[in-house]
Amino acid sequence: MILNEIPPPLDVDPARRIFGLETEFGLHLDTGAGRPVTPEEVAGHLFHSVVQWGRSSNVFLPNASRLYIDVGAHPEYATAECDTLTDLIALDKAGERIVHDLIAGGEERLRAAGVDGTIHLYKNNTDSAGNSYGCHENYLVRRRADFKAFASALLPFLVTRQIVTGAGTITRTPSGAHYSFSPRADHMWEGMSSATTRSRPMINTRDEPHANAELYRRMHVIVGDSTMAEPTALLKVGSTDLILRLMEARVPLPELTLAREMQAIRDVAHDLTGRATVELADGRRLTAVQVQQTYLDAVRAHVGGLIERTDEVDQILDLWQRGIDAVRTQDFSLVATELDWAIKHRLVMRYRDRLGCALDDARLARLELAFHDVSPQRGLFYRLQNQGLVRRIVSEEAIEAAKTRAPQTTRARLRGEFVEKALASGRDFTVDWVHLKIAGSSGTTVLLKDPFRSEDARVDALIDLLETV
Ligand SMILES: Nc1ncnc2c1ncn2[C@@H]1O[C@H](COP(=O)(O)OP(=O)(O)OP(=O)(O)O)[C@@H](O)[C@H]1O
Ligand SMILES: [Mg+2]
Repeated sequence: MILNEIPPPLDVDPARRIFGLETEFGLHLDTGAGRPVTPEEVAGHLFHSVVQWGRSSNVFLPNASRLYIDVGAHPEYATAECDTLTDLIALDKAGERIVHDLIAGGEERLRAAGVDGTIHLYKNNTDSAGNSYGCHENYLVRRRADFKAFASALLPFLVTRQIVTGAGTITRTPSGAHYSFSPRADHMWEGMSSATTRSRPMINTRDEPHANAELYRRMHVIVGDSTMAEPTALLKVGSTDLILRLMEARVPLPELTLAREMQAIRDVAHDLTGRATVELADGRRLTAVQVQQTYLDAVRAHVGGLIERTDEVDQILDLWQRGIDAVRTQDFSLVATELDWAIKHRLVMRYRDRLGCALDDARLARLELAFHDVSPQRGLFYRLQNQGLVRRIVSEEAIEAAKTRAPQTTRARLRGEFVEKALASGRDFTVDWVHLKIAGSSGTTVLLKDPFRSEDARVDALIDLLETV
């Protein structure tokens, strides 16, 4: 199929990739007696200030990221395009603070509407009613004729990576509760599909690259858990990127096709011992530990060659190995300051022992929820992090700066500058991932098809136009 293969553009290093993370937040209003309030009403009050300056509850921010209310009254924040993992983590963390900063105004509006309450935003994946919402990862890949086969080759990796990058959760069953690796695993229904809400695939194959469609595709991974700890995000996106690099270079990966992906993702999630096996299409049975170790070894074999060795790559490989070892040896302390499932496991088990209760105790459910509270003061995760009990990857300064500053090395820089200047000008404008437009006049739309390009004379001209009346 060589005729269908479109070569990568010459001016882009094949190791360079665009990443984006979308996070849906759980929204909850704590209120005493009073009139009932729908989640939609709470979300409306929360976004009041956004609508004031952005004239919509679906906006692009000066940091070039997108903020909107998704179906089910979930606030969603989608980071702008990043080409480094540290930019991505800082921008993702900035998003938590941006949504958290809306709370005070939202509560005030609610009080004015006769409702006294406290708004909580949770960076988690399930609510008490059993709904699941996601954290989606976006990876730019070079377009290829065999995209479906390419994407499905990633599934054994995605099914098993939860033993290192899962968020961990207390799972309640009719016969009691147990701790499992991933809250999201039980909510997946198929491997791949182009629909998100109806079918809940692990990879969404809708062909919407937000870029030059002749050259690129966007790999839209929707099976991951939302992560709190910065090293967990580094490992989640970093390990997936390394696997994609091998696949894009057509390095043959070990044959690990699963016989039944949906069975496997659940079995892996519910087995903290790491000893349960999954069946492969060729009839073999392997543990998730073995599958992940096979992938890690495959990556290692190319570090220093195809994969340039950097401090960051070393950090990813080291944490990946310790995560696998923690499950294999059952010594969770190996990663208890870095990986979400292990950080939360330690916290939950300590409280269980102190309270002398069973895992299904409602107090532990509240503890788990509080772990995901994005509030830097109230959130239990942040209390641990503030006490130095969680390793950091990015600085406080970088996160604070990312609230208002776009990544400078991708298309995001152009969007960020345009949004900032357009807001200052008071002119009507519209923006999406590939367009910048001054409303109401002709010839004032710029199409940005190359997400790697951070400089563009057309955007400078468009910004100049903002100043002219
Ligand atoms: N060319 C690209 N390659 C990879 N990621 C991209 C590219 N362009 C944009 N992104 C990222 O994709 C994400 C898109 O977020 P958005 O919430 O708009 O998702 P969507 O899948 O397009 O739509 P929706 O969530 O409404 O279904 C952002 O994080 C953004 O940074
Ligand atoms: Mg989205």
